[in-house]
Amino acid sequence: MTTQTDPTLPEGCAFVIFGVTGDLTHRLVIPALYNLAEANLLPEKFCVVGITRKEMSSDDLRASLMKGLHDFATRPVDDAVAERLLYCVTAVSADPGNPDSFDKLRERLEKLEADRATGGNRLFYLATPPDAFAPISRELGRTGLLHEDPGGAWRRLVVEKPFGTDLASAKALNAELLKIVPEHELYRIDHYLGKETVQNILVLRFANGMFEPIWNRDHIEHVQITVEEKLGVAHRGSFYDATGALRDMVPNHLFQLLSLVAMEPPAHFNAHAVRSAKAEVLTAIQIQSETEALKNSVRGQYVSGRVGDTEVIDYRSVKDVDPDSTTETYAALKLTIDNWRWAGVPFYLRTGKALGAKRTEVAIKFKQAPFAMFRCTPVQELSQNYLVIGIEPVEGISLQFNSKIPGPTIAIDGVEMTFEYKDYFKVAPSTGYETLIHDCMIGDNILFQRADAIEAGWAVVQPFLDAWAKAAGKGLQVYRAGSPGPDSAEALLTRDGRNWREPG
Ligand SMILES: NC(=O)C1=CN([C@@H]2O[C@H](COP(=O)(O)OP(=O)(O)OC[C@H]3O[C@@H](n4cnc5c(N)ncnc54)[C@H](OP(=O)(O)O)[C@@H]3O)[C@@H](O)[C@H]2O)C=CC1
Ligand SMILES: O=C1O[C@H](COP(=O)(O)O)[C@@H](O)[C@H](O)[C@H]1O
Repeated sequence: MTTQTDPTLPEGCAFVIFGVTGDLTHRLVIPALYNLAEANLLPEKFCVVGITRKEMSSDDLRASLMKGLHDFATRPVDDAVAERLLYCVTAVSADPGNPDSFDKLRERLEKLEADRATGGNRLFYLATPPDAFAPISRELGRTGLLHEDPGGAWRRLVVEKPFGTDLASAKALNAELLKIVPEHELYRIDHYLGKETVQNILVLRFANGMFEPIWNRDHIEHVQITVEEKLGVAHRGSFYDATGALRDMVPNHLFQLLSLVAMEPPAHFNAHAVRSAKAEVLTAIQIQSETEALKNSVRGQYVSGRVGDTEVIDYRSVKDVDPDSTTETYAALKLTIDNWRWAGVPFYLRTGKALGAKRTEVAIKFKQAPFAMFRCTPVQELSQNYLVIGIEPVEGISLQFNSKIPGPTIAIDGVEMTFEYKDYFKVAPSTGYETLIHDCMIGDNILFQRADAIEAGWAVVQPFLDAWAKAAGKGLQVYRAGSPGPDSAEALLTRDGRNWREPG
């Protein structure tokens, strides 16, 4: 999200992709670069260096990326733009297990940089499985490829998710990477921050005067963060079974939403101020004991069912999933934030796979009117006041309040006022990676995660991971694919006299 008024054209650079033959590169990175090229937001002096451990010609790589672009582009592909982009691509073989190959990579890169006059600016994008992040970075450090340039060219490292699998591994990865590259040149991606609707939370809260006075414990009763998916685990059995819903979604995506909703207003719209405010609120989340974590959480695993028209098999029958797996495909948590703004306001989070609907939203529930003089409806029966920030599939904001039903007598009903992006803004569909990649190239890390925020997030999640690991299968609920999730997720709120918000 560029902090300037006009989009900034990045300086010339080499865009080096590790994992260029993989799914992410084909599905998201190249289509995003294409959309940037089409919008004239790529530098003129530019090259893409695609790293693979295989032997591959540049022509074969370009053909594969062109096919990926046609398969995954978000807009009709203009072949002239695509060819211009792919003309910049060179395949280079390098394997972190083979140091010689990185020495050769250095030579190849320096030659390409000279040919394309990129000025020595380098962006290394780690689009590989996470266990390769540290080995590749070490080689980049050893060969000096990532070193600060005495001539002033920049060197940046972009790291995909997941960033660690628990608090200890996230700390270890941070420590390892920060030996090689300074924090301000390290871009830890969370694709939720690429979503317009997520970026808009900052604008909603801080570009409007009317929300801040009521954005606190005096007026907000509780907050719900929901990320429901219809998709099951499909072909990702091996990754998912070792990961689970909590690790996969909560310390990253759901905590991005939570921190944007709950942070204090930063004094400046820059990376330092915004990321400090986000980290601060994450460190204010109460760290629960394992006993509290068990009491304040629900986990579930789906069994076969029907999601829309699709038959979904048992999670335990998915390829590469342990047939006795106790990995959760659904997680719900109750968290509290120990600061003056949020004391006593619970934050309920839920996320799951193979559910009946795709829905990502933040619902802010305001306190009831203290007294309603209307005899027709007791105050507890008035419709609840929610401000709902819709991330997907509804992209917009809605406000639910009570209104008089037209007629000679007083009768009240809940109504909804909705803003949807599609009604106001005509924008070409994007992958969600364009802003993130553009920001890496212009050196703006406002939309990237900082080490302290990542570690604060894992610290909150750790007692849940530990308690669930010790409980093994005990307490794991079963839910049918296509259902709203395990029944006990409802109980997490009803025991507090609350309910999950359901649309409509
Ligand atoms: N796919 C997606 O939609 C998304 C993926 N991500 C993240 O992006 C990253 C890449 O995901 P994805 O593309 O799906 O993964 P893939 O399994 O498709 O792997 C990407 C590529 O990485 C290379 N690779 C694999 N292991 C190593 C290794 N040990 N050292 C160096 N290179 C290696 C392989 O290329 P080769 O054999 O040619 O060297 C492979 O094609 C992951 O961290 C993932 O979590 C994030 C969001 C979405
Ligand atoms: O990172 C991930 O996110 C997706 C959900 O992303 P969304 O943008 O569709 O909400 C999830 O399916 C996947 O398991 C996870 O790794």
